[in-house]
Amino acid sequence: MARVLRVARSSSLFSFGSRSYSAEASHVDVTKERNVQWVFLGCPGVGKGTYASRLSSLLGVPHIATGDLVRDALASSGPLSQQLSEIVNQGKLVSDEIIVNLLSNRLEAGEAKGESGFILDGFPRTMRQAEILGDVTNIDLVVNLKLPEEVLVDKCLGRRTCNQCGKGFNIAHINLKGENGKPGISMDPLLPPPQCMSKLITRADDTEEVVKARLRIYNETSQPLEEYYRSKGKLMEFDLPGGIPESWPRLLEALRLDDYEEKQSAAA
Ligand SMILES: Nc1ncnc2c1ncn2[C@@H]1O[C@H](COP(=O)(O)OP(=O)(O)O)[C@@H](O)[C@H]1O
Repeated sequence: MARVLRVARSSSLFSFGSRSYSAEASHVDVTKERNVQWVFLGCPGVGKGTYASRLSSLLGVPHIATGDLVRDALASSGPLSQQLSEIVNQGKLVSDEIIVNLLSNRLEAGEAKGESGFILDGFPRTMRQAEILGDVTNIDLVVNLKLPEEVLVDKCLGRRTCNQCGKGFNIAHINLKGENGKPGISMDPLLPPPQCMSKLITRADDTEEVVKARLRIYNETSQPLEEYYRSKGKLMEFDLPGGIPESWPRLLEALRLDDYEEKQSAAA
């Protein structure tokens, strides 16, 4: 990207430097100039980060999770952290201007390292953010991951992170019975190795009350994005059939990447 997303505070104009390219919206048909520019949508706890990071490794494209950018800002105990902490711990959304600035700084750092393309996880979350992004660059594909809401709460409550290596795990054992013709969903826990066991932490916003607030806010503010991208022919809905072992191969198939992964692993 030639330049980066930059918030001009006074007029809230955004200039996003990128030579925009046309690229197939439905699969990885990357033009020679850049890698894919994808967005992952989905409720809190659905697994955006899990699958976005796997695709990031497979495609050699940076996985940019705005939730992580927010947590980094929180941890830096800079001027923003107090303000952010109150917002995040109530499950509310950070302001568009703050999140756009955090994203802009991340893109600038990536550009300096020669990064090309991105998989955005957690951005956009509002129509304003989607309009900003759409005004300045091409989004090739929007993957909308879906799970039944009752599974999401249990997944968020079971989410753990190793305080030392930063890896994510989940101690919940999900077993949702099928009903009304809908298949059941079962997910085994994603347990940590022994060396992480004693270092597991839970996110402050992964309490039942805050998770429900985040889900409500997602449905109110982020769900309209599904229609916004559907109307542009960019949306790919994906109902997760279960945990990673069942879902990952099916997601690759839906993205027409199943043979790509075979070729990559054969070449490795
Ligand atoms: N694009 C965004 N716009 C506004 N706030 C955001 C955005 N992305 C992340 N946040 C803030 O960071 C918090 C954590 O985000 P994330 O890790 O993506 O959580 P979730 O599991 O809810 O998707 C959100 O609850 C919100 O407060």
